[in-house]
Amino acid sequence: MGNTCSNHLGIPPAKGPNAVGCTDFMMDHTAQGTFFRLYYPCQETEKAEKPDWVPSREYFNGLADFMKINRTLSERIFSYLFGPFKIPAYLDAPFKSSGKCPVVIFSHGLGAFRTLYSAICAELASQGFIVASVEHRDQSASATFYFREKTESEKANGKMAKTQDSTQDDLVKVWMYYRALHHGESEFPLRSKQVKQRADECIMALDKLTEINSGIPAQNVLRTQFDWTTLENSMDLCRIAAMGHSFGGATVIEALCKEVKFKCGIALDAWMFPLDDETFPRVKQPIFFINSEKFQWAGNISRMKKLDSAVIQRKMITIRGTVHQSFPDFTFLTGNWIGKLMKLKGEIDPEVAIDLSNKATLAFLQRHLGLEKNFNQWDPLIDGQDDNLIQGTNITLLQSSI
Ligand SMILES: CCN(CC)CCN(C[C@]12C[C@](c3ccc(C(F)(F)F)cc3)(C1)C2)C(=O)Cn1c(SCc2ccc(F)cc2)nc(=O)c2c1C=CC2
Repeated sequence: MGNTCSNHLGIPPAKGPNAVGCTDFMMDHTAQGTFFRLYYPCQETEKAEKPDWVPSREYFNGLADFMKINRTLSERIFSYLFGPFKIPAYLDAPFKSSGKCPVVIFSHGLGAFRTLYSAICAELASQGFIVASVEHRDQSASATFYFREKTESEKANGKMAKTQDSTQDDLVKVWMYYRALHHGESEFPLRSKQVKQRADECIMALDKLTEINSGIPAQNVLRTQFDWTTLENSMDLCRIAAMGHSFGGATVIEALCKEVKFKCGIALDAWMFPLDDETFPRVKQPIFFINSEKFQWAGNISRMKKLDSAVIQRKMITIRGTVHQSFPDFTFLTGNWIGKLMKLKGEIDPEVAIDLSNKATLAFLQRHLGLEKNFNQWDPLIDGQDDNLIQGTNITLLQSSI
């Protein structure tokens, strides 16, 4: 689809010195494998094109399920509203090796999927990071897919009609959709199980990148034009962070607890509900909570505060005029009215908000990954020193507990 949307809307281009490439990786083909979109610094190439923001229509169907709205109607609306948007990155562009890149593993929120945080992931890649935005198979994503082996009969009659969905002769694509809470089902057991699976999937993605970095050939199930051997020795595996939005923020904390290779975590509007209380004392790494103004309530904030520590750096800022959806890409893709109506936009200009969040993130990553860049110029943002920032939270726990 050509980019038919008016050019005042769209995902803002990354600001860093590197052009950004992106590609998809899945291995192995089952739902137990790892699946992520990789964003990385790429060579300037005019021939590569930018991929569609939403990779296939099934994601819109899943989004409709998540939003509890009718599929056919909404799929047409979403396709019309959001179909033509492009990601600010070049599909399968050649990797630009410039020393070892620090690594970020990104975890999406409930009802989201791997491509919806491209403004954040592309910005990090433009600043020299390799970012793997995982797509979770815990049924918290709007939709995701994997493959199964063809049965003998399918193989037999497969000889005639080549199904368009099988990337290889003997695999068939299977879609997994968002699993809503069943009526009367208690939420915690489901979310607790999901957050553990999500953390394992982030660790698996890191393990896969580690293999690729050591030159072990990557058997990517998805037939992409990207040459994974160019990533050999490209990653600095002492400089790894976890990052995520909402349910993905809880996933960050669970992942830090399970895997010490994650040197620090950045949680964007973390949803703390899925976490067990005994996880908190077991997390030893620095954590940066970047919160929106509206997604704040006593129970959630008080659980973040359980991670306060005198010896491990734990920081929290609130961005004025932001809402929960100020972090995913949707916030850039509708006009002001629709955006505010659908709670996709807050009062603040979405680009100003994401720029503050990204700069504060880069400063925190420099501090705790020991980077030798100039991101420390944004250190004051970590302590909320900006007109659009509040240090800590904007609610007093007493007031909001009423
Ligand atoms: C009634 C549905 N009910 C489900 C439990 C609540 C639905 N909901 C509020 C929504 C997401 C909303 C949204 C999206 C997308 C459009 C669109 F039109 F732009 F597509 C519009 C309107 C509907 C705002 C949330 O769940 C908020 N939320 C999220 S939203 C992450 C997300 C999902 C889909 C996206 F496309 C982009 C981002 N991630 C979390 O981890 C958590 C929560 C709450 C607690 C934990």
